[in-house]
Amino acid sequence: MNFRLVDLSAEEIAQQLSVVEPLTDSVRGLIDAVIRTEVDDDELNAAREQIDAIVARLRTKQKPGSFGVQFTRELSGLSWGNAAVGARNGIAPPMRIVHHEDGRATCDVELGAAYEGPGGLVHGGVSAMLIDQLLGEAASVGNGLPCFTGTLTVKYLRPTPLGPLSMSAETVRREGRKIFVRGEICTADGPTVTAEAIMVSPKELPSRDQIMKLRAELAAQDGQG
Ligand SMILES: CCCCCCCCCCCC(=O)SCCNC(=O)CCNC(=O)[C@H](O)C(C)(C)COP(=O)(O)OP(=O)(O)OC[C@H]1O[C@@H](n2cnc3c(N)ncnc32)[C@H](O)[C@@H]1OP(=O)(O)O
Repeated sequence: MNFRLVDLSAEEIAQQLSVVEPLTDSVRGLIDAVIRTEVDDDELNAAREQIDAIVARLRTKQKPGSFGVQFTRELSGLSWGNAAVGARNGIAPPMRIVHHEDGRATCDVELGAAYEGPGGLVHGGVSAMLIDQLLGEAASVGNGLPCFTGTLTVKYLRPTPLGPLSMSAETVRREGRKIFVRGEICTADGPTVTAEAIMVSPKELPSRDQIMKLRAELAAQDGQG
């Protein structure tokens, strides 16, 4: 797994996000507009030419491969390409605000036309992805290292409407590298989806000691500079 420390301060990250997040919101707006527009074919063709020009402009300088996951020396993970929460990913639902506390994670999200499965309802795979991410965050923060989903069980109690939703996840118990978590997706009328997962902190991840060693090496480089 690609694990990389980056030397960015909280201020530098905030600065980058202040540029990137509005851009990603604009991309989300574009996706929503393409789904819902009723303009004629000539307008659609003209829009496509403009979009192609913007894509070409962005591609003049870009990373090879995916964004990957980088960690700061404070051990914050920057997963800006992540399908569920990536700050640079316009197909990621806007679930940026995740609150963590004592092995719990909560998040509000508003899902629009891009997340539809049955008419007017959230796609079941999207629900599974969102709750998977939140369950992973509940497990990972308590553990101090990212966990992978080992087993995810999702129960769809009733249809989930597009619109505002609240989600929560909590740690139930820990057994070695396994963390048992459960969570739910709710509307104002109560839960629509419940889920349980076994999250596993993979053995090939660097240990906290190894991370601390890398962090000390970065600090030593600063001292020499
Ligand atoms: C702070 C930053 C925030 C960061 C926030 C991050 C949030 C991330 C949320 C999104 C998460 C994802 O989508 S992750 C992507 C989807 N998941 C994956 O691709 C995982 C693919 N599978 C794997 O990489 C691997 O199989 C692992 C990591 C799951 C396990 O491999 P391993 O590390 O070698 O584990 P291993 O030694 O075999 O087993 C250790 C223990 O776990 C159990 N175990 C092993 N596999 C499984 C399994 N699939 N389901 C249940 N339990 C399992 C074993 O029985 C054993 O229990 P015992 O004998 O000790 O009792």
